[in-house]
Amino acid sequence: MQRDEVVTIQFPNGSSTQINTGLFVSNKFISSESGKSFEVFNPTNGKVICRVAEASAKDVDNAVQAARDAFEQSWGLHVNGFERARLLNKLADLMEKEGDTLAMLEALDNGKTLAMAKAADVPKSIQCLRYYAGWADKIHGKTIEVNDDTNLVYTRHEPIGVCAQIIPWNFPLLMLAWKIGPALATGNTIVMKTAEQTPLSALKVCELIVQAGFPPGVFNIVMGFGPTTGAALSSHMGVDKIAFTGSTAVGRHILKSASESNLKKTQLQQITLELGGKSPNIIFDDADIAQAIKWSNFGIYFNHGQCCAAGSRIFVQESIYPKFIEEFSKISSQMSVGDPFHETTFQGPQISQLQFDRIMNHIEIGKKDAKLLYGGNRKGEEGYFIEQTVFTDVPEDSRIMKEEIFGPVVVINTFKDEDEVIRRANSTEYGLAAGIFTRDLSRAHRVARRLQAGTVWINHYNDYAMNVPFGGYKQSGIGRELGKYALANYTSIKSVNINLVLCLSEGHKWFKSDENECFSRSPFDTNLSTVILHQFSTQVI
Ligand SMILES: NC(=O)C1=CN([C@@H]2O[C@H](COP(=O)(O)OP(=O)(O)OC[C@H]3O[C@@H](n4cnc5c(N)ncnc54)[C@H](O)[C@@H]3O)[C@@H](O)[C@H]2O)C=CC1
Ligand code: BAL
Repeated sequence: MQRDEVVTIQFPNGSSTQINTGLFVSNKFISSESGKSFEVFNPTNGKVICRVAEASAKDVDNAVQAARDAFEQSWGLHVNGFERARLLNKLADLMEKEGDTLAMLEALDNGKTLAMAKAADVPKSIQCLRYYAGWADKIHGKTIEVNDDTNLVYTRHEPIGVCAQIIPWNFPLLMLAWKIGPALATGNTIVMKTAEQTPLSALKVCELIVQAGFPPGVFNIVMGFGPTTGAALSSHMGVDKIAFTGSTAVGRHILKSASESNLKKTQLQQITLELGGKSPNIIFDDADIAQAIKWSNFGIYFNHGQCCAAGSRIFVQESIYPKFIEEFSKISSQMSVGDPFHETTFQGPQISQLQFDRIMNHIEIGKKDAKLLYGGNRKGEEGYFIEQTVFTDVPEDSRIMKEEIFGPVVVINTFKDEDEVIRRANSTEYGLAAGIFTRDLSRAHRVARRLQAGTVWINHYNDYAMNVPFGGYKQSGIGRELGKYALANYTSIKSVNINLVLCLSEGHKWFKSDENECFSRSPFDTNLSTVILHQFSTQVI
């Protein structure tokens, strides 16, 4: 049933926009089969923004079928790379046109600052789509030399099929772009589940998908909660590939249910997971301290600490420690926490009451285990605001040292030498990212090589580029997103092996050689190989 439940979203700055709140299947907004919907909250004040349709397992079936039909009939092997590139570029252009609205939806729904959404989330999302549009007409295989006289072998990089993409709430638009860019460029179709906290910007993108001219069913969205909608999608027999970003606990669950459903295989890139982190950030005593403090602040507090790669464990070499923590706290106190629509705000609210409670619980643990240097409190009376919080003298076995907090909470400890800090930095179940601050380039490379992390930033932090792969070692994930590497996650390799042993009959008629000749391969005239190849596509041999 078509759902024309269009709501007007009013922004605090006086602007407004309309969005359709239905599930998005086959280029149409529809109601859920049960008619159920759920509330979406504004984290700045905890009030309801609107309701959106909630997908049941049956709705997920419907969306997967739409994606399957599109894959087999109008996308997949039916649309060439030039056309896929054109459509992705068109979508990027439309997102640029709607950039201000998308940024306001992110700020309202997620609580990130409007300034940051405009400066990072929206332009990086657009850049990501353009980057993958550039790849769409360059997806091709190789020829492999086996025996030029008798065999021609080539590979094809084919789309995998229907991809389930489950995204989190910390970068709603950007995670959508990271996922759909490589999937669509390589010819896959998508059923995406947005995070229950932040569905709004994706709904706006659905409108643009239609305007861009993507065939129905290529991109579909089901909204809902993890244990119901998410579980139905990740265990669906009609899904060929899963890409997930979120917690390590849910990632582990998805890995299990995906392999138990239709044997999706990690080695064939059919499951990619981008999970949690507890990333070390190491400041050596020869670093440019002012720069190290600036970037380390951004390393932990960017996006209110709600970054999987957040530099949440800072290690500072002993001789510069007093100066570092003094300056670090001073800067923390100057970064304003408040209304995300206010232009000077650096940090808005945390995403939800649940996340707020989880973070405050960690802060209480920290107050018992370590020394609270700065912050540690709720900010304001309403919404989910938390002060930037710094702990020092933190025992290695404290929960705030080991667990991902996903909030504006950092631990800062000292270290003596390189070997010691590398050992402590690697002493975690995670391996997503790491930072190194030093002026000694030899040391920078040496330490980068020994750190167990998928990304190492040297003399900066949280600096992303769409052509640079991102993903985790250890329990931080499987596979890589972004860059050329992500294309491999969305393609299956097919080897096409042609027996060129053919014989020329009198009158230039082609026929299959008899078995003996085939095996002996003696009658083959090598000069004819290109002619044979040319004819191969139209001859039955
Ligand atoms: N790697 C990252 O970027 C992120 C990491 N996290 C981590 O996860 C913690 C908890 O945040 P949550 O929002 O509760 O994360 P989560 O892992 O529960 O949610 C992420 C996505 O997975 C879906 N999901 C949840 N359970 C599912 C299931 N059984 N099957 C399929 N999909 C499911 C959710 O609906 C959402 O779309 C955070 O404190 C943080 O440590 C959260 C968000 C993003
Ligand atoms: N999950 C993508 C980037 C980040 O959270 O740091």
